[in-house]
Amino acid sequence: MSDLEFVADLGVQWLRRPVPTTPGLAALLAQDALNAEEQAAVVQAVGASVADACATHGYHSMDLVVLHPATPGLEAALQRFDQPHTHADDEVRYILEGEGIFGFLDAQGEERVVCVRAGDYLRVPAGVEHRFTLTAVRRIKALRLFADTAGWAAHYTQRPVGPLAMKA
Ligand SMILES: CSCCC(=O)/C(O)=C/O
Ligand SMILES: [Fe+2]
Ligand code: NI
Repeated sequence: MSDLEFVADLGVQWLRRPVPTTPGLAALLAQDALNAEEQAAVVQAVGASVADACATHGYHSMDLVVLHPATPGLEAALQRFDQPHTHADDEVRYILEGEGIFGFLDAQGEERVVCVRAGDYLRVPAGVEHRFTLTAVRRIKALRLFADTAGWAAHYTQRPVGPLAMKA
């Protein structure tokens, strides 16, 4: 079974959505850090392009996750992300810049590891076990969509796993 089939069997939706070419957006996405005003401008520029998903799944909150080498607490954040966990709400990530690695695990603990990059849109249904880390590029910007912020807390499965990395 291919990684794509494995991930689809878990119910994970993985679509290609080209990042909008809104004037000024590329320059903002090329920055390492974004202040609150700049993050709001990115959400404003991209939000309309995911209106279909919001309408279908009832997502009515969105924000940006911005990770780069100088992000304060980056290593601590990655240590939280790279442990297998689930959420009570869908985890929806629209990758706008940079890249990352997701590991998706089935009920038997088999894991498939995939790389995501700008233009990838992923919807990880509530309850699907996963983990995340950055590639050697060490940066990602992703739009997060959610129905209910409380549903986004990570529930760790304590499943024993090795380091999360793309297979050589
Ligand atoms: C690609 S966004 C950073 C990772 C994240 O938000 C998460 O929940 C990973 O499981
Ligand atoms: Fe997660
Ligand atoms: Ni609601």
